[in-house]
Amino acid sequence: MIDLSHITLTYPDGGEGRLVAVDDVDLSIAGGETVGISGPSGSGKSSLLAVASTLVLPDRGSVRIGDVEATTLDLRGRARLRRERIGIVFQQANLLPSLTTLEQLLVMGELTVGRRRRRSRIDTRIRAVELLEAVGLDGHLDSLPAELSGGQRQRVNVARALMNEPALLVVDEPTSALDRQRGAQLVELVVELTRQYRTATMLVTHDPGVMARMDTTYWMVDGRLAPTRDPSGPNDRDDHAPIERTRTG
Ligand SMILES: Nc1ncnc2c1ncn2[C@@H]1O[C@H](COP(=O)(O)OP(=O)(O)OP(=O)(O)O)[C@@H](O)[C@H]1O
Repeated sequence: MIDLSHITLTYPDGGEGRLVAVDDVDLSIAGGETVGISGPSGSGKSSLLAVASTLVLPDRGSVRIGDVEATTLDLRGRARLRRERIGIVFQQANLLPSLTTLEQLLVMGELTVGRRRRRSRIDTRIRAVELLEAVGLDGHLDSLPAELSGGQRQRVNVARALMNEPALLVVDEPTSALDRQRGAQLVELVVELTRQYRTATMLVTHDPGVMARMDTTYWMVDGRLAPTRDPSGPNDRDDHAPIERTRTG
């Protein structure tokens, strides 16, 4: 469970003033729920992700991850919270080139002091193998990143993000480097794993097809977040006559 309340984030605007990147945003995500956020470039989506993942402190507002209020923690406390409760998947997999698929996950396990204290090496290994099975990479445990396709690398990325049993999974444009089919497979995987591991999943995308797979969708404009039932845009078309779509060709 994650709860963002009245989040405002500003940056210096290069002059005397401040640019409001996130403007009084409220957002709650339950364990097992996927939330998609879309909107025009520069509307504040990445800034909101940065606040939710505690990489950036908001000017105002509250960020609750599980039962922890992140805005009261110092830099070290937030780093620890991220290690223990937050999984982050960026556009690029950023795997360590000299480590095998299995080792990418074991390293994460080693870093985690964890709510349950440090897991035994055996438990860490079991979880890593289990996750790699879940993402369909159990046949590639000993492969190096260079030996994997882009889609496979992104699946290692997702498995690695889940290594620490995160309460929150933050996913930024996961399909932008993948072709349509691999992108769709990756999103299905994120949806499945969200249910299986009961993470609160927050995903930013420009792709209406990806938005359509999310449980709840929001549209962001000028730092403000509005719920939408139409994954391709801000208009809630339920209030209007259904749009006839004609297929040609
Ligand atoms: N570090 C920063 N310093 C100053 N301004 C910033 C900084 N990061 C972002 N901004 C500005 O804040 C606003 C929101 O940016 P943000 O990157 O959050 O938007 P976005 O919706 O994620 O865009 P995109 O879809 O292109 O990734 C933009 O006007 C951007 O120029």
